[in-house]
Amino acid sequence: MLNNLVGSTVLITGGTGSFGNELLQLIKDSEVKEIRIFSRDELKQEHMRIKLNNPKVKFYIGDIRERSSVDQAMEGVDLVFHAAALKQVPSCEFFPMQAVLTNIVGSHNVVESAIAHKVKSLVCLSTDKAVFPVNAMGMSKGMMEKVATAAARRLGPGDTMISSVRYGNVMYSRGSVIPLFIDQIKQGKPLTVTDPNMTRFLLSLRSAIDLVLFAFEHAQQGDIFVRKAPASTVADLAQALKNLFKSDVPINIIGTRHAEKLFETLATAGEIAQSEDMGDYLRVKMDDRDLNYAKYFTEGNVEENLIEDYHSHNTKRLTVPEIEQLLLTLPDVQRELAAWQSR
Ligand SMILES: O=c1ccn([C@@H]2O[C@H](COP(=O)(O)OP(=O)(O)O[C@H]3O[C@H](CO)[C@H](O)[C@H](O)[C@H]3O)[C@@H](O)[C@H]2O)c(=O)[nH]1
Repeated sequence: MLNNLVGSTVLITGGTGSFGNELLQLIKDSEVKEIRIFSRDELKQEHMRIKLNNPKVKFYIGDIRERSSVDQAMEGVDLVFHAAALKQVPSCEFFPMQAVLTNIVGSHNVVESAIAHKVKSLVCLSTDKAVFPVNAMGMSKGMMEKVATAAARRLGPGDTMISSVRYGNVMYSRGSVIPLFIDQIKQGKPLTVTDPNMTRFLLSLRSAIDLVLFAFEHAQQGDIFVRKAPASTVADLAQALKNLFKSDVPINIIGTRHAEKLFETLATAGEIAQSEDMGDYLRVKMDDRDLNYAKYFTEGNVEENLIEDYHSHNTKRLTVPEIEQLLLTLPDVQRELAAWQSR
């Protein structure tokens, strides 16, 4: 996969986040020509610059909301991974217009700038929360996908290849439930489970990166790539962590939080009907019908009626031992466990 990067200049928007850092680790020693990290936070950039000490990696301060700062970083770029976003559900709930400005207007700036600068390929990072969204974060990411697809629809051969990727919860990501439960176990506190039956797709950060690289390699205009993944209930996840840490802390049911769903959907029946199964991945082809409304109303898709959405309640459900195995593959969990065992 990395062969496709030989001699290329790569731009990662939101490059100082966990996704950017992990992608950078993977590609920095490839034959890539230059990697540009674009973000708002000068302190995070400074830390990365010192830690990496790699002349191939260049840093750009800017905000995707401001087109001119994006344009400056886009000059001479071959490939863009668009990871900059507001992705915390609660903050987007309270400041929805901020989600509009970053996730929708900002993404539009990235898309238009990439096209104007004749970038070869742009991959936009989305989330399962963008499908049947109930919160402002998911709604704005869903709109980002629409903005990307609408641009793709008007492009032709030789233009920027625009695609999006969707994945579920990244295990051990900052502020998420796994590090929270581990902290609670370490402090001997009860585990705060919202709804024991709530399910989430689980995947590692590395699998998310593989998906993005897969999209870059296989994308046709306007595609949305979905990474298939197993899921677990929150109760089973809590139990698996208790088992690994040999803890007997109780479980408190605290109830569903603001704007969250019982399960998440990665692909709708309609999308599955126009998708290609690529093993671990699903390629949802662009809906290229034109603005001919008669067609929408007189020509439906009967196949769609027979298909189910792909969601975290009907994907492979991990058992508690399987969750333990998956958790043990994560370097962060290995580290936490080693520290806990040697205390
Ligand atoms: O104290 C808690 C916290 C969470 N959960 C449950 O654990 C699951 C995962 O929760 P996370 O907070 O780890 O993940 P979310 O699915 O809620 O969404 C997370 O991932 C999103 C990105 O997709 C956003 O970054 C969001 O802010 C972040 O919380 C959910 O069923 C949630 O209800 C608990 O049971 N107890």
